[in-house]
Amino acid sequence: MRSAHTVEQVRAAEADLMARVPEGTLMQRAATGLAVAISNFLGGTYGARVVLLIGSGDNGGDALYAGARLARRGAQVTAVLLSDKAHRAGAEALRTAGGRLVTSTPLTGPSADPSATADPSATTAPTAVADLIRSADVVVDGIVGIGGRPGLRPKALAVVQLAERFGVPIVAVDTPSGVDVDTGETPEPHVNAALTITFGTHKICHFIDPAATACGPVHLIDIGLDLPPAEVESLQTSDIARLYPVPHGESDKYSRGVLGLMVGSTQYPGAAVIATSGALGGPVGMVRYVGPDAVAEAVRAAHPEIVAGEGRVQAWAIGSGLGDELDIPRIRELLDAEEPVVLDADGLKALDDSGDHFDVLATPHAGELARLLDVDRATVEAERLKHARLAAERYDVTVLLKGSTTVIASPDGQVRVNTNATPWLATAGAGDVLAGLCGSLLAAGLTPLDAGSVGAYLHAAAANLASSSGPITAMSVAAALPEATRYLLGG
Ligand SMILES: NC(=O)C1=CN([C@@H]2O[C@H](COP(=O)(O)OP(=O)(O)OC[C@H]3O[C@@H](n4cnc5c(N)ncnc54)[C@H](O)[C@@H]3O)[C@@H](O)[C@H]2O)[C@@H](O)CC1
Ligand SMILES: Nc1ncnc2c1ncn2[C@@H]1O[C@H](COP(=O)(O)OP(=O)(O)O)[C@@H](O)[C@H]1O
Ligand SMILES: [K+]
Repeated sequence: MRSAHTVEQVRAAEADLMARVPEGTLMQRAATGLAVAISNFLGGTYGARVVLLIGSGDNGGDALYAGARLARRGAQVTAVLLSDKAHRAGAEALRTAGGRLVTSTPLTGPSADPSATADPSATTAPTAVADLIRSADVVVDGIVGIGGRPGLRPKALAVVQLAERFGVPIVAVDTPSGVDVDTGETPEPHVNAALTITFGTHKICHFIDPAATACGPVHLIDIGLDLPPAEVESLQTSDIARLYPVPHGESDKYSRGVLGLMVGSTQYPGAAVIATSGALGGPVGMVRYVGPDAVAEAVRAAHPEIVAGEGRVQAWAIGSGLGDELDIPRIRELLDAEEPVVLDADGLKALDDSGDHFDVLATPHAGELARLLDVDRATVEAERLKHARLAAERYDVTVLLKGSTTVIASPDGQVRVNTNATPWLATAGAGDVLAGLCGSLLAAGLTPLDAGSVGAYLHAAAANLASSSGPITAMSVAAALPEATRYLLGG
């Protein structure tokens, strides 16, 4: 399990550890890891041209000390000081190691900081910031970390835009500057990193879009923090193996779980076929299809394994592709019954905020969640964690908000995020596969939170396997589920 903690939790853990170790230890641990990661990113250190963007706090301190280490190993390191309060000892360490320090104004380019530079010639012949950035192999973002508010100040924005314009990769220290660290929101301009090196634990912005995309891959350096339970978690391969309901010697098709599927319609028969494929690619022992005869025939033609018509089930998946054939009173009956339910797409219209629905897993995309909360879609997309939590609380259901990063929020406040999907998964019917798969996991006995998070992980893993960086169809994702599962279970 990967964990993401809030800034407040990180600060408390840091204070606790700092009281027990010599001053500066944590920053040295962070800077050492950062220097190694930058060197690995560059594929070597000697002769590499490294530009550090330095703000006013300890984030800049990390970058300066890492820069000093790189300079000692032969890199040409220049720090652009964006604030006159840059970390003094870090700046001194860089200067001593042979690095250069310059100050910057957005329009006139840099001028050497006479109090900080080791190179007196730099005062008389400053290189323009643009030239510095253009010829850099990497730009290191030490503007702000967990102390930052969203947005970049004009000087920082100008330099970051130069790096973007010249296509120079940016490695972010702890967090890409400008994002909202505790929510993953990006209301203001921010750094888009090629790689983010973080310390102690992940932060929420590393997991939740749009900020997660701005982080690029995230590499975690252990600095020895002792942390409380996380606000947000993200399952890893070992968690899938731990949580997946693997059958055993005594299992039969009923004990493995029977799923009822109330999906698809004469308007959208394909949704029924696709959701059934997703369900059969999961752990369930049997699938019962409930719907119009013509649709049941289409499902049976694709999947002779299914049983058509009602009967005992351990869970329901309801809603994908129901279109106009939505029977809201019947769906409400099933929501109130004791079997857990995955509620998808059109079925979400049956949700009301009166009942106790703790065993329901609702699987909206941003547009559907926006309708449930009576806000617009762009608002949900910009503030994904907030709105997933809000809906979980208001409707007393576990909410799985689909998207490039999928957020699963349970009504008791637990949140999991799936970050391993490929954008190729944004294809018609992919949501139907997920609904069937999550239903399968619920029927096999997982809680809505586990079913949603294991389902999202397997769905994305199957998509990656089917895609290999090329186009996929929903059916090819479903078809890849058994192989992806086998791989993740270590088979
Ligand atoms: N907390 C920890 O466990 C550790 C923190 N370390 C580093 O320290 C960082 C936190 O340092 P600080 O608390 O000094 O804070 P930052 O360096 O993140 O920010 C410094 C200051 O920048 C100003 N600021 C805020 N928003 C801004 C914006 N949008 N544009 C420009 N300036 C802005 C504020 O005055 C803020 O206090 C971490 O991100 C990490 O890089 C590491 O040295 C190791 C351990
Ligand atoms: N940019 C993206 N990157 C990765 N996965 C995505 C992206 N956009 C959407 N997805 C995933 O693709 C699936 C699309 O589901 P959905 O929106 O319900 O489509 P449909 O209704 O056509 O089935 C979801 O699992 C979602 O998380
Ligand atoms: K940063």
